[in-house]
Amino acid sequence: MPKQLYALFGGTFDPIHNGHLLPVMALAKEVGLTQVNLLPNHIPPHKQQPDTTPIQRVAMLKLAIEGNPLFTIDMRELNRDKPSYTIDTLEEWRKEHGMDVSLAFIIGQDSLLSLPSWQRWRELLNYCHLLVCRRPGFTAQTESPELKEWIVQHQTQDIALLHQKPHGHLYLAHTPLEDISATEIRQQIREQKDYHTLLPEKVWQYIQQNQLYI
Ligand SMILES: Nc1ncnc2c1ncn2[C@@H]1O[C@H](COP(=O)(O)OP(=O)(O)OP(=O)(O)O)[C@@H](O)[C@H]1O
Ligand SMILES: O=C(O)c1ccc[n+]([C@@H]2O[C@H](COP(=O)([O-])O)[C@@H](O)[C@H]2O)c1
Repeated sequence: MPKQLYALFGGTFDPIHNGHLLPVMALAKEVGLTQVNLLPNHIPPHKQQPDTTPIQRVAMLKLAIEGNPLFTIDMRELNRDKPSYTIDTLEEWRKEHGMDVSLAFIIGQDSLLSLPSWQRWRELLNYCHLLVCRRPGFTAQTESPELKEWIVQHQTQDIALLHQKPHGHLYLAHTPLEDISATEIRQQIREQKDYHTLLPEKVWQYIQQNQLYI
């Protein structure tokens, strides 16, 4: 029985969509995750404030994961009134769970490329592994020499290692490509286009009922 690998999946989720859910469900199978904690941020460090309130974003998360035991929600960033730096969250998580259990933080490939602009980014692997989902339009090929070198230093393809070691590795997953973004969904809504295949039906209904993003 491999050691449990805890997983956090951070995002703005404005709104949550199938480009979040389908790759992460595939990742869970690929790597052997039994639970993924969705971590909605409060003040995204690198983007505009969300169009919707935290309450609305969490309501959509709850509807998206209804009946899917893989997912739970971690509210800690919403309870902090400052930019949601991942390093702060990981430090707090480790204070609660200790340094011995294995923890993964899940990101998409676009986030991997932006990593050198994250707060104390080189320290992230002192607290977690990073699991990277594929995303159309992005690869792990980077122009940044420092990121390139860092990827070579930390990358592993050994899934067992992710369970055995508590933190320290980067894993580039083989997850399916889903060409969906929250930006595109918000745009489709403004243009009154049909977007209901891009997210779970119940999230679509919630957006319609509450007239979000118009
Ligand atoms: N289609 C996708 N495929 C793989 N990863 C994704 C996809 N969409 C989002 N992600 C990843 O999910 C995490 C949270 O993303 P976020 O909530 O910002 O969604 P987004 O669609 O990128 O939003 P926006 O379009 O508003 O920038 C990020 O690490 C991002 O890389
Ligand atoms: O810590 C940082 O500096 C940092 C910079 C950009 C993004 N993040 C986190 O990365 C996750 C995905 O971010 P985003 O902007 O794509 O929704 C989310 O949990 C953010 O809080 C974190």
